Amino acid sequence: MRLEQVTKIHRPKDNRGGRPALDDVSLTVPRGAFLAVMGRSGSGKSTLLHCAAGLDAPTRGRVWIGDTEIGRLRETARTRLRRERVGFVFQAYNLIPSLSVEENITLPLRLAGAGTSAPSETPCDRTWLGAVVDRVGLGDFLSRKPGELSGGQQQRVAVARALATRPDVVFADEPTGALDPATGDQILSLLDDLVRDLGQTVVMVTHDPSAAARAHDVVVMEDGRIVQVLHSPDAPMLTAVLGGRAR
Ligand SMILES: Nc1ncnc2c1ncn2[C@@H]1O[C@H](COP(=O)(O)OP(=O)(O)OP(=O)(O)O)[C@@H](O)[C@H]1O
Repeated sequence: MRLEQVTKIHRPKDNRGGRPALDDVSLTVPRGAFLAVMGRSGSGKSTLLHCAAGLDAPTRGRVWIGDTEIGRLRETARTRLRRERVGFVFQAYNLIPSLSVEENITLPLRLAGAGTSAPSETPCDRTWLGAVVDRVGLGDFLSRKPGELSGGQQQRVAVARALATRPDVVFADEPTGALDPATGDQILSLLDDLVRDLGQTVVMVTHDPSAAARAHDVVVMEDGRIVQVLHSPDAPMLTAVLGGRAR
């Protein structure tokens, strides 16, 4: 995943102060990387994630998922790219309560096939899906409904759903924000396993230094810019960096 000189101005007419939400940001996230994005509220983390995932169009600059430049795609192709090559995990799980765990996990595969003549579920998808379900430890829960699961289990379902299409990159927006520290830690270990064992690429927005410390690299944002990149930082180092920048 790559951003090249990306600027995002949400409301140009309101923006007389000339303060874009993203200001000329360039970032390359190699395949198999686990990157955390930190920064104060309003620093541009969500805007970066939305532009990188093709949910929002940059005002200027270019974005690639794998070898595909998102800005060159028409809307239908962009929607398809989002469904098939990008996975999302949100703080609030966003599962569909009336569907079983298995149906929630496989929903992206059914959506990916929707509107096309070629059925998208292949034997390979099934093998991958089996590996994902094993990895997230949901084998015994497949027929349950999300409301019958704990928060941590629901977030595991969300992680499995994000991986269903074997996406190029998984974007996680505060994935541990609604969980107690121990359960959050299990989700972070799961993300770490997926990166290490399955070669997934994960980009995670978080406010929590101990969550960010589980990533391999951390970018720190301020006023729409990346102001620092840290390699394998620990939580105290991140707390000190963010505390220093807040002063
Ligand atoms: N849809 C929008 N319309 C107008 N302004 C927006 C929109 N989304 C974000 N902004 C503005 O862009 C700036 C960056 O916001 P963004 O949500 O990316 O920050 P953030 O770092 O993710 O914040 P938080 O940690 O609070 O979620 C802020 O000044 C915000 O008010």
